[in-house]
Amino acid sequence: MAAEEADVVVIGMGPGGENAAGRLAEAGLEVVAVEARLVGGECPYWGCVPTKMMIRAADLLAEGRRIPGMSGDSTVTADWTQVAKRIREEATDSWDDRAAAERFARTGGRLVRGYGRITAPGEVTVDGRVFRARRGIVLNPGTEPNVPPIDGLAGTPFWTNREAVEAEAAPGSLVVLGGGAIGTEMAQAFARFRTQVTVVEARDRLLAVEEPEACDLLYEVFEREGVTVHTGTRATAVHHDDAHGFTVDLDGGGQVHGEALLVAIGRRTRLRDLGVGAVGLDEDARFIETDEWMRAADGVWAIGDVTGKGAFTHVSMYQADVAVRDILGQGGPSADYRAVPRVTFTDPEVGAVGLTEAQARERGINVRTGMTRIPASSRGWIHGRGNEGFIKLVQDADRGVLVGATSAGPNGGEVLSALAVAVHGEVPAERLRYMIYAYPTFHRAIQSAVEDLYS
Ligand SMILES: Cc1cc2nc3c(=O)[nH]c(=O)nc-3n(C[C@H](O)[C@H](O)[C@H](O)COP(=O)(O)OP(=O)(O)OC[C@H]3O[C@@H](n4cnc5c(N)ncnc54)[C@H](O)[C@@H]3O)c2cc1C
Ligand SMILES: NC(=O)c1ccc[n+]([C@@H]2O[C@H](COP(=O)([O-])OP(=O)(O)OC[C@H]3O[C@@H](n4cnc5c(N)ncnc54)[C@H](O)[C@@H]3O)[C@@H](O)[C@H]2O)c1
Repeated sequence: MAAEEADVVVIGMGPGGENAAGRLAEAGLEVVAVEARLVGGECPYWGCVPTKMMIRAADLLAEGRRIPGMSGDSTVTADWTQVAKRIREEATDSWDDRAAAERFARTGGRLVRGYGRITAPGEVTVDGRVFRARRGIVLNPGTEPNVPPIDGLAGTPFWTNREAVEAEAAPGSLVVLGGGAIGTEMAQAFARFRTQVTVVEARDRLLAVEEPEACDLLYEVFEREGVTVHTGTRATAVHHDDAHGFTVDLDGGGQVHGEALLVAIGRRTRLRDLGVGAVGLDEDARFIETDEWMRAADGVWAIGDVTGKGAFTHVSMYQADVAVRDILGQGGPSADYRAVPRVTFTDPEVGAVGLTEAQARERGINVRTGMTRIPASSRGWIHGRGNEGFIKLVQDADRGVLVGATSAGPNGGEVLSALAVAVHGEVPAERLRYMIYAYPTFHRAIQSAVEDLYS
């Protein structure tokens, strides 16, 4: 079969790939986009969007339960079927990507369904069809749930994020393996729907990549809400039968039980299947290394989770923009990861940007920290129930600028925006100290944290 020609072949239509493919096509390039599952990737169908619908629903329940002592009485009845319906009908169109595929077709690009593999420099093969890319290949293959080789796990009806998002009912009980972003968000959401949740986390903290204060805060909230947390332990074996559900053996002894089991211990890439060896890249690596223009090899760009720069939709979109500008020769700034924001949408939300205190110290920065508690702020005190949180600043004391910050609390992810600007723009902390913060906002607590830097 003769090879089909295009200017650019995009493999993987996650948020970054979809954005890049559409923009390149709109710029007049001939674009072939290859997608094995759904156009849009993990985020709209099994990631950000449906999980935030779960969290919004769960947070409403929690707010309802906070009414007593604040504004009257409340009886809250949880009903997961409404969450499932909203996810099915509003978020995912029953996991149908027709609207996204049509949106892409309107840009003039050509969608090819199937699994793409690089078979030679500038060549991609999809189910026997060969595509020649005149200008280059953009890789946006994303990641898949990492399922560990735990004794007894394979073949059981365990959940990854995908089955959890597709759940039509909240289980009576749930064991969550992994206390990272997915584990904490889902644990709390299901617990608020009256699921008995047990989290098993291998490291000694929840959300271990973030500030320890955030972990302590979540731990306290989880305990209060009835979520059982086991840290510093792993599953050694899984037993399942239809009558009793899952029993998980933990190393060091002990067992935990759940009607359902969610595996959320991180993600994996499949570089060998993608055939990156054909362009000289390491097929056994975990991520694809790129330069600051997202170039991975001659005529190959890589964007999104596969680059290992933060598995977030906003990073994927940001990198897509850098790659598109490079491919079109438009110039502008190259990729800069000093101020990567991330928000874990637990309640309290944990927002963070740039370096944690520990990361800054590891880099030999002369660190000064500032801290304030949200309940001690005017707005936090007014807010009352559900006001837990803090703002922590990490300053490079020699340069007088923030290199990192954490904002945990009600709307912690929104409060983070000011701190992201400060880190990204290297705003001198002295200027943050003497600016005006609206009263009584949550973000006004930033001023107290800045004051604490100098106390
Ligand atoms: C439960 C969950 C919640 C999340 N919540 C958030 C959040 O709140 N905020 C946030 O910023 N991020 C969140 N994320 C992360 C976010 O979903 C990803 O960072 C985001 O989807 C970007 O990934 P990506 O662009 O690398 O590609 P992906 O979204 O992973 O898409 C890659 C696409 O490529 C396709 N593909 C792979 N290989 C091939 C191939 N060889 N040929 C053809 N097609 C291929 C796949 O089918 C897939 O559709 C969440 C993730 C999960 C799992
Ligand atoms: N709000 C958000 O932006 C959001 C939400 C969900 C997911 N995500 C993205 O998706 C990615 C994947 O999420 P995730 O939660 O799967 O990964 P993660 O890396 O955030 O957390 C995985 C956790 O599992 C633990 N772990 C590893 N092996 C284990 C084992 N055998 N037993 C018990 N615990 C084990 C790790 O120590 C870690 O804390 C995240 O890195 C994040 O970038 C983002």
